[in-house]
Amino acid sequence: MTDIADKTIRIGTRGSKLALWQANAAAEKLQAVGLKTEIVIFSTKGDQILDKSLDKLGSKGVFTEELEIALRNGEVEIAVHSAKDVQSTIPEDLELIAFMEREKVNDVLLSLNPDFKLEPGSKAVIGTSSTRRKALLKQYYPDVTTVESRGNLQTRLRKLEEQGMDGLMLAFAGVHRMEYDNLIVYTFPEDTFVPAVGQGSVAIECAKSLEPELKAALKQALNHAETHVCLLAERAFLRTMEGGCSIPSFALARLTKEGVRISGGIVSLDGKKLLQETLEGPASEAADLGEKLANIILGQGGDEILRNIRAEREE
Ligand SMILES: NCc1[nH]cc(CCC(=O)O)c1CC(=O)O
Repeated sequence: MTDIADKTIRIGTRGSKLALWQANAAAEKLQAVGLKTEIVIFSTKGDQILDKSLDKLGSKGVFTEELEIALRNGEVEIAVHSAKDVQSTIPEDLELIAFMEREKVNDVLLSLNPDFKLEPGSKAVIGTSSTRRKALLKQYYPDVTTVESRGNLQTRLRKLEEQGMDGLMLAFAGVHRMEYDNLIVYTFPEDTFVPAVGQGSVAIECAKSLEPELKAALKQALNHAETHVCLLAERAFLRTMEGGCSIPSFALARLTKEGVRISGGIVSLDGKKLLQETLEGPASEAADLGEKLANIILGQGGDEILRNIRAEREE
């Protein structure tokens, strides 16, 4: 390598513990191939406004906008995001160059009571800020009450006791990275509680104008090919559904012997209507498969569920 090795890769990230963990994971991968790194912290709208639920903040890049501005201004070479937090369509002048190897994708239940069990018919009070988790809980555990819970994991855990909740429903990935595995009392199955698009993976974004040799070196060091194929399928699904993080849609792709399989759908906010389908196809057509799945779901009444959600939000 010529001058690339001498360059310091500035990594833009949010300042939360989870974000920093992810930025450090990227930095380590880059250092392993001999690149120098520097972590630069930015605060996003999603970090600053904690008293509103995410669906009221609007779905457009609440966790990414400030980082994207830094990419444009050349303040950082790459931005590191939870793949789940990245809008389905990113601005024209930016691109996602890598998806890092995915962590276990499931949602989990955390409780301060190690013996807590989520039984059928449970009247438990569970904290979550995700419309998907709330709606899926209503579908599979209609007697559970959900309570809004936002902020970083440390804050949420403090509020768990204060607000009389039995548990918190979160992504395993974040819980594991913050080393709270010991509080996990239940792992939700991925075929019923299908995760949000991108859950468990870390996305790397850069300006399209970044030097091609550097871009190639970054991609080589950071991208995980299998995860990338799966995320192409899931993100095409999300784009076609036109759902941001505030819409209770979900999709999970996995590589199979034949190619790629994606399972996904949408659930109404009250949990009563659940649409879910699974498709399989060649890995080279991952994005088409995701799009096809979304169109099937929209055609089965997913479009109506989306319209109802939007109408409810207008009120
Ligand atoms: N929207 C918040 C968010 N973004 C990424 C993660 C965890 C890591 C991941 O899902 O990849 C979380 C917390 C959660 O959903 O529990």
